[in-house]
Amino acid sequence: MQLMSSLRTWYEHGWLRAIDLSLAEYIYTKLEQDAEPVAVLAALVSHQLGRGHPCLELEQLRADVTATLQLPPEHASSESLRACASAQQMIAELGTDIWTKLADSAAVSEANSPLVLQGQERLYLRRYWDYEQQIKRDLFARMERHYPVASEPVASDELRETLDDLFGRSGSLSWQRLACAMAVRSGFTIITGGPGTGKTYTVVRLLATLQQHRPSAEPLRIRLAAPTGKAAKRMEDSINEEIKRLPARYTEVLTENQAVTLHRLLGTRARSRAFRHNAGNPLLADVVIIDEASMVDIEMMAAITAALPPDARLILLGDKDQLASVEAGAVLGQLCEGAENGHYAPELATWLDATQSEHASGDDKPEQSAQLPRKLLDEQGKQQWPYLQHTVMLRESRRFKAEEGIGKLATEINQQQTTWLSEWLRDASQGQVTDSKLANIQFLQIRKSSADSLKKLVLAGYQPLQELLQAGPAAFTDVTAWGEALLQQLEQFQLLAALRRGDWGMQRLNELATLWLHGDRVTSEQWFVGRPVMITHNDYSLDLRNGDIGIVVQASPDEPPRVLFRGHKKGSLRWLLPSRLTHVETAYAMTIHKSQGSEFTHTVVVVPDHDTPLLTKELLYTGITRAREQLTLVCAEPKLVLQATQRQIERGGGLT
Ligand SMILES: Nc1ncnc2c1ncn2[C@@H]1O[C@H](COP(=O)(O)OP(=O)(O)OP(=O)(O)O)[C@@H](O)[C@H]1O
Repeated sequence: MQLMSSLRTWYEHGWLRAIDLSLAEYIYTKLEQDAEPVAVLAALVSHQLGRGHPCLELEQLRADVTATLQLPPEHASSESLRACASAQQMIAELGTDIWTKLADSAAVSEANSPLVLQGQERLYLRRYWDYEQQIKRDLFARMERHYPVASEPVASDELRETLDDLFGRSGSLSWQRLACAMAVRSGFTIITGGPGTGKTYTVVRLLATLQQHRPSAEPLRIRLAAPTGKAAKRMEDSINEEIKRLPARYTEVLTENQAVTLHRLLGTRARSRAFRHNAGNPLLADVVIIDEASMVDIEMMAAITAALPPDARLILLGDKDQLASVEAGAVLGQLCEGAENGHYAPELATWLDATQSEHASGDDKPEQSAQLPRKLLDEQGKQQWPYLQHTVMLRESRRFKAEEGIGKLATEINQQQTTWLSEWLRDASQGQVTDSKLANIQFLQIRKSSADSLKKLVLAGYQPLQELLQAGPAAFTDVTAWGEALLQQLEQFQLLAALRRGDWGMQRLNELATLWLHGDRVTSEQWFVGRPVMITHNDYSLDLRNGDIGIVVQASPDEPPRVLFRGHKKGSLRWLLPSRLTHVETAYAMTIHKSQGSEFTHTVVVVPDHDTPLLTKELLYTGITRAREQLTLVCAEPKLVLQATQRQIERGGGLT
């Protein structure tokens, strides 16, 4: 077999991207020895990157070629299956001694070679290897950095008093308080937890603690950021709301803060991947908090860590169980690996225990029940689980009760427990769920995505929006109040599609919703009044971000339609002419990926009618946890929900 020609056939049939083949061609022309097999491996590393993996995991590849590479692709035509060599044939053709040859190849062994081989385990493109090394170096340095307030082996009385003040004196274990105490000790902290577990509540109290115990008279410079504009806005609102609830003496030291996107924090440069802030021009900050950190990819995390001054604290907030970014890497997921089991080193546990409330009797030891459960301690914790010494997983949702509706469904899917799930799917599909605790979750089984019952659901869900549009500004005190009501209504009901394309995908659902709501006089791609839209690329000239949501409105018949968005200042609105917007799509339905960082009162998650490797428990969990009050799961076959629940995303990488 001619390896390079087989690779070209793969590209011609859409099995590889142009960039994967170009890299292989480049390496092929440069190498004098073993050019073909090494070029094939380079193409595969690049192919994996396109699928979100920062490297090619060699053990996995040797164990299961098809599953590792997901080749042939899902929709491969029978013609391409005939024309293309299988992935197994290709790997077999590389020869059994390829791994030794690879280690000696100029493509991996020379300084600045395009590939990096880590042991016999992982093959990287150098750029991604560098990102990983940068992140590890930086986080380890930050984790080792202790601050004046925590320089003593046991917590100071002042710290315990502040925590008592902010969290209340209690004889029982508070994970939130623990997270706060842990974060005081070092320059890097992760606070992870599902929706409503109090990440914001905790981080606000952490900021108050840090301000209270800051080493100098100057207030700490705090920067808040999130991957998307929407997530930044939510973060800003909820942090500032929570600050107002603090006792007055803390609001004196902790004032309101603005949150920005990560791109804005680091400062984008036109036509460049590099940012204005970097190791040579670090951010002016003492504390940087990043929300929705599960969406941060490896390249962005490397840029963040590079741009932080060495003595700044980095605090990541997010739900480790949510989908990772579409770009390569699952940074938060990997750093939090094992967090359920704590793995805290005994000396850390002793310190943390000492920060809990004193015994009510005045004994200066914390109550037994306020101590970290001993089963979460690990003698080897510091060596084997270094990041977990800086990670707290919040375990109790204040928004969803674990045994009720949305919370129950999300937990069962997240923990891949299919017994309860299959019973619920069976009963719900027959309309036989009697448990009132499950009233806020419904299952709608339909054979076709154009089914009448889905149409009824969509018409009812979007009716209040239609009514607001028809009522116009005359029904409100002014046009701004009308605009605000419209934008709030957009958060009330939302269709989320597991896939982008296909009969049950986002695009088709948008076509159907447009047809059902507006008839056939418009199509989902036109600028019709009432069209909800999502920005799909950052537009720096208009200051709009990927993921921003707006709606086409017409305030009066003699004015042209405008697209209404939220402004950056609190309570402000923007009314833009549609012709100024270049990258938008209709947003009656959006993909679950795009919905990350948002919440909707009633969320409808639509699962496709066939199984696909893209259908995973992370995808379902992320979609379901977008629902604030009500969730409808729509699917042709309950068994597809069970299959998705059993499938977990495995992203490689050597961060841990
Ligand atoms: N210990 C607590 N005592 C009282 N109220 C709390 C406590 N922890 C959280 N809350 C409240 O519970 C609600 C959810 O908390 P919060 O918004 O901090 O959660 P979150 O994890 O940040 O949620 P999200 O999923 O939106 O990111 C808020 O109203 C918050 O004030």
